[in-house]
Formats: sequence, C-alpha cells, structure tokens
Amino acid sequence: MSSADAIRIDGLTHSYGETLAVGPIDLTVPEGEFLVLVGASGCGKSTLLRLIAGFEQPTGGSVLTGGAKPVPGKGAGLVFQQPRLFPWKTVGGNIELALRYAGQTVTAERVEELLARVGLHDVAKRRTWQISGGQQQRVAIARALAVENPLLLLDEPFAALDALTREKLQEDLRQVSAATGRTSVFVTHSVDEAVFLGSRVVVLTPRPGRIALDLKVGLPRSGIAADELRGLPEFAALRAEVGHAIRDRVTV
Ligand SMILES: Nc1ncnc2c1ncn2[C@@H]1O[C@H](COP(=O)(O)OP(=O)(O)OP(=O)(O)O)[C@@H](O)[C@H]1O
Repeated sequence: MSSADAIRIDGLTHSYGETLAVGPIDLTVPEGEFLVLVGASGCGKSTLLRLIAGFEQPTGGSVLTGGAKPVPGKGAGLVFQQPRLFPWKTVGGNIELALRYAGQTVTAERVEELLARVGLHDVAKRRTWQISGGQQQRVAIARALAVENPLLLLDEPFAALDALTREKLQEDLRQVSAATGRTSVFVTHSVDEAVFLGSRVVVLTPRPGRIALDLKVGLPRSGIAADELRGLPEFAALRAEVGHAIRDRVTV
C-alpha cells in the first residue's frame, strides 16, 4: 500500500447468508480523491460503504483505511440519507458532541467555523427542528467534518431533499471538497450527481456488486459555476458514459 492510499480494497467479497452481495472487488483510492459509487438499487453500494466504515466485516478479502483495519465510528466522518441529529441538542450542541467524541477542543469559534464551512451562519443556538431539512443535512456534513479523520463517507445524503436544495448542497459540497481536500466516498443513484461531484466515478454491476466502470473525471474541481460545469460538452459525455454503463447491465 502506498502511503498516499487512503483506502485499499483487495479481493473483497461480502455475503448475507448464502447471497453474495458484493465482489470480488479490488479498488485503491488515493488521498484526496472524491470517489462516487453509482449503480442500480440493490447492487451493494451501501454494503461497500459500510465495509469501508468498518460497520461490517468482509466475508472475504480485505479493506484497509489509512493502512489499517477500519474501526467503526472512529475511522471516518459519516453522513447518511437522514441527518440523524440529536433533537434535544441545539445545532451547535450537535457539533460540540462530535468534537468531544473526536477528542478535540470545543470552542464556540470552532463550532461557528465548521458551520460556516457548510454555509450556515447564526444557527448554532437553534434547535435542530427549527431549521430546514437542507440545513439539517448541512449540519450533518459539518459534524462529519469535525472528525479530523481525513475520510468522509456519504450514503445518498441528498436523496431525501427537494431538487433545488439538492443542487445547492451538491454545489456547496463540491466547494467544501475542493477546500478541504478530504478523501471522500459518496454513494448515489444519480448519474448527474455522480459526474458533478466525483473526481472518479465507479459504476457497480447489479448484485453481486462488481466494478463495471472505473472512470476518472477530468472536470475542473473549483473556480467554475455549477451551470457552466453542467453545460460543458465533457460533462454531457461523461454523463452519457456512466448512464450507459448502468443501463447496459440492468434488465427491467
Ligand atoms: N443486512 C442485510 N441482510 C441481508 N441482506 C442484505 C442486508 N443489507 C443488504 N442486503 C442485500 O444486499 C444487497 C445489496 O444491498 P445494498 O443496500 O448494499 O445495496 P444498494 O446498492 O446500496 O441499494 P440501494 O441503492 O437500494 O440503497 C441487496 O440485495 C440487499 O437486499
């Protein structure tokens, strides 16, 4: 494993009972990459993410993050489809908990700085139910960034949001990613989202999930407006390539 590899997956398989859900998969993710896993429903994207987070143990092969076996709850910042904030805490209180859990110094400045990073201002004292769903998901991302682990794992974090909010969060996450350089693995069903966010897109086959396409996305990572990016001919070409790779393998 090169020291610059954030994730290394070798001969990975995962079965639920008799059913092979994932693999075999070999995949190496260098530091700083924004990897998007995309594929049809049930192809094993979430399983693969849970294996990288250490929540599940592989039934075959190995997963290493930062050169070691992932430790559940410690190895990465995690964001799920639902924000999963603590409703009895304020917005700031939720960030404080994450900082404390990560063994970091808790200051009001640090909390504000993390919230500002995801575009939130003056909400630290509010209750989580006093902010919108999109804002709650921003808090969840800020909480994941509070963990100073370089790995960020996101499982369809924008799937439950309306289209406009989703686009705004995609745009902001792209900027956060460019600014922090965190190695990220992002799971989605959306081809558009995959190409918009990823520096690399991996398409999985229907179960068992194997790598059908592993594509480097050479689009600019910063300094370009979302509309301009989506309007590039290269964007359309990548979208078509990823879309074909998914459709070619799905029988309906
Ligand atoms: N805990 C479990 N026990 C048994 N089978 C499971 C379990 N979790 C997932 N599976 C099965 O493994 C396969 C992969 O599931 P997984 O949730 O990883 O896919 P996915 O690509 O993330 O799906 P979706 O996009 O619909 O969320 C599916 O067939 C699913 O039914």
